[in-house]
Amino acid sequence: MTPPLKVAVLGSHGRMGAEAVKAVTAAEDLDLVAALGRGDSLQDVLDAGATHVVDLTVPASTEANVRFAVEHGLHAVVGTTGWDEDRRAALSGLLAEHPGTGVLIAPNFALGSVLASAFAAKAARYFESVEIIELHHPDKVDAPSGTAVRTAQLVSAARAAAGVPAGPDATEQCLDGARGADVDGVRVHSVRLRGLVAHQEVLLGGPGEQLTIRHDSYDRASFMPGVLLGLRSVAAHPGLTYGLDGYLDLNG
Ligand SMILES: NC(=O)C1=CN([C@@H]2O[C@H](COP(=O)(O)OP(=O)(O)OC[C@H]3O[C@@H](n4cnc5c(N)ncnc54)[C@H](OP(=O)(O)O)[C@@H]3O)[C@@H](O)[C@H]2O)C=CC1
Ligand SMILES: O=C(O)C1=N[C@H](C(=O)O)C[C@H](O)C1
Repeated sequence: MTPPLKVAVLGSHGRMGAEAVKAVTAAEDLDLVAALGRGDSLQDVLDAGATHVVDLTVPASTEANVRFAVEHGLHAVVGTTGWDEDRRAALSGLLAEHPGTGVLIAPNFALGSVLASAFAAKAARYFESVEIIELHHPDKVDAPSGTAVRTAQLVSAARAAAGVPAGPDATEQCLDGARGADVDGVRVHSVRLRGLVAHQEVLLGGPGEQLTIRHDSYDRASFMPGVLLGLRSVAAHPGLTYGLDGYLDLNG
């Protein structure tokens, strides 16, 4: 029998980290060897003999955590937001120096969310207008969500590849923020509301019709199958994978 993967969870006292600790502990093929919160030393990860790290911390600390993992040859599964293009490029450079090491940065681990973003990208070329509304709990520190940014990037790339022009918008004057954030030419609107967990709607409009692609995470348990899939797959995918769709066959 293959020995269990030795997993360290970073951010283990947080909303996602605590759920990941439960999921890793319950998985027979995974062994939770370390669970770190803010202030704990990353050396604990090495001392515990971890081979895999899950980062569910905050945008300010995730880059240093992942760089530490890669520099020590540990595979990393990252759910934390804040991985813009510059950070991803720098990480790819570091990974080139550690060719056997894999990192997955997953803006969203929920399989339904990954599918919803892929469906939106597929539909985007057929509609004049596309806008995104993401809705989250009010304790979230970043906006727009990483998922919305990723979805906008996929939608924008699909429209550009099909030669679809920017959606019509006659707005000449508005209050700051009224039209949301512009992410690669796609408008993204962020709602923060007590009672919500993580939700997103992609609105696609054409003459006389609208298609809405909506995904809801009602519970953080929704993210755990993706975290476990990431842990089980990351070593077989050296280098940087951006998006859990990199490990799925969405064309099948
Ligand atoms: N990819 C996905 O599917 C999902 C991604 N996320 C993302 O995951 C991240 C975490 O979300 P969430 O759990 O809700 O946030 P929380 O604020 O609940 O958890 C973050 C935790 O990380 C801790 N922390 C901060 N710095 C460090 C550090 N250097 N080392 C170890 N722990 C640290 C914090 O401690 P302290 O409280 O003391 O600051 C806190 O306990 C966010 O970026 C969020 O957007 C969330 C859900 C799903
Ligand atoms: O902070 C959250 O809660 C979430 N963060 C991720 C994001 O920013 O997209 C994933 C999910 O939306 C929940």
